[in-house]
Amino acid sequence: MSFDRSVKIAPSILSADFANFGQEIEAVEAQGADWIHVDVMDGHFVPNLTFGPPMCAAIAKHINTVMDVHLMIAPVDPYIEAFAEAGADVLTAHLEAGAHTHRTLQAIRGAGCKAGLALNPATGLEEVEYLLDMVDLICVMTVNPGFGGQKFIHSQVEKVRRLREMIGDRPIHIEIDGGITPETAPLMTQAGADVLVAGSAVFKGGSVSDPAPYGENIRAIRAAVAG
Ligand SMILES: O=C(CO)[C@@H](O)[C@H](O)COP(=O)(O)O
Ligand SMILES: [Fe+2]
Repeated sequence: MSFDRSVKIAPSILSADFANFGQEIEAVEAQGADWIHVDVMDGHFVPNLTFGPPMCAAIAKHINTVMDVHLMIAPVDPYIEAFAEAGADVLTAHLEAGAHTHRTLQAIRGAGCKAGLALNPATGLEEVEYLLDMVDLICVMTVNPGFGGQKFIHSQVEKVRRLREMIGDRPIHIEIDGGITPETAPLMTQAGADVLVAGSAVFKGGSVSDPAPYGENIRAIRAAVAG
């Protein structure tokens, strides 16, 4: 996985048909997705449950782009190896999930994945400063994690702008996650984000038997940020 700062759209399969992940992923990739975003929730760190490493391993067989795994779990460290073996390309842990984030990021890289660090909307950037040499991606949550289809939190635009300044020339992706639509996406790419996670805005109106709306939705986001 080589680094580039062009805008990438990463549909979140949280908004896909859970009984049809394989076909959903193939459909959304055929319709222009750059990465596939996989939300793992434990019912403890966040008030919702999704799935674990076996489901990720099954999903990985259908991903031909980048498997971007967002871990909303605490603790994280005991599961890193299993998610790496399941095929994650990017493995993102939350700063808020434990006291030893530096160790967690080391372990993710040690397992052969790109290391991602996610920040809840209420979390500031101070603690990121000493982790910049340990991360390949920083995910700024633009909703409180746990559910798809929530409203974008505008205060995070300024956070992304400051983060972009802090990162400078380092090869670190800025990902944004939650409430991304053709209206909110340009605010974030202008502030410096390059990976746009979008669940409901990509999957709305389509299905595996009628995937054309996925393409229209992806193109609408791309067109909105192109200017
Ligand atoms: O991590 C999360 C939610 O916790 C996200 O990845 C959501 O799945 C994004 O969904 P939309 O807000 O785009 O519907
Ligand atoms: Fe996510």
